[in-house]
Amino acid sequence: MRLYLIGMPGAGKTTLGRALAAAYEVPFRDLDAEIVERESRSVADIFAAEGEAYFRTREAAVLREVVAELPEVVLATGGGTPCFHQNLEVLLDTGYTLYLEVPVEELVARLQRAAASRPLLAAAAGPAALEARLRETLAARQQFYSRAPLRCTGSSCSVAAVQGLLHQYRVSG
Ligand SMILES: Nc1ncnc2c1ncn2[C@@H]1O[C@H](COP(=O)(O)OP(=O)(O)O)[C@@H](O)[C@H]1O
Ligand SMILES: O=C(O)C1=C[C@@H](OP(=O)(O)O)[C@@H](O)[C@H](O)C1
Ligand SMILES: [Mg+2]
Repeated sequence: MRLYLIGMPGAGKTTLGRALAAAYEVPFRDLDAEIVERESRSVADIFAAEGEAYFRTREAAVLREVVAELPEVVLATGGGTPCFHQNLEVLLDTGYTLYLEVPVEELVARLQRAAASRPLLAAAAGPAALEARLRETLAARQQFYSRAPLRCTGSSCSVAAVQGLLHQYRVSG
């Protein structure tokens, strides 16, 4: 089984992904961490030195590497992953894709401390600017996120809830 988590920065892809991998006893990978390892520098440093286009090219290549390497995996993608280079098609064709839908207000609360390490949000000074940036980003990405066949919303995104969703989806085909 491959399970892919998609959604906005702060949605909990990395946190929930790690817990789901433990529950299913399959390897966990975080796409950002895979890129960081290959590049030997942080996501913020890659953005600063090379720009977003370079990061997206690396992200697309590393996604395909991880998929080819691992028939069983829970993969936490980056927030932008499904929106570039036909990555969403790769996800939809090779595993179960779950959209973690979390209200923007909650994302703001979670990201206020963590925005600095997320280059696309780092420029947003203060909660109001961060919220505006997140709303704008979500509006552009909704068309991609909403194509995921599985979705959990807000506080219902627990390991048990996702296990239930996935079981139901597999049984009903
Ligand atoms: N279900 C949750 N409830 C509250 N805080 C959470 C939850 N999931 C993640 N967080 C917190 O939100 C921040 C972003 O989580 P993370 O898993 O890195 O999200 P993502 O990988 O989607 O950007 C972290 O500080 C994490 O501890
Ligand atoms: O939303 C985005 O475009 C990005 C989200 C980040 O991952 P998280 O969603 O785990 O923060 C990371 O891939 C990069 O900073 C770009
Ligand atoms: Mg993450």
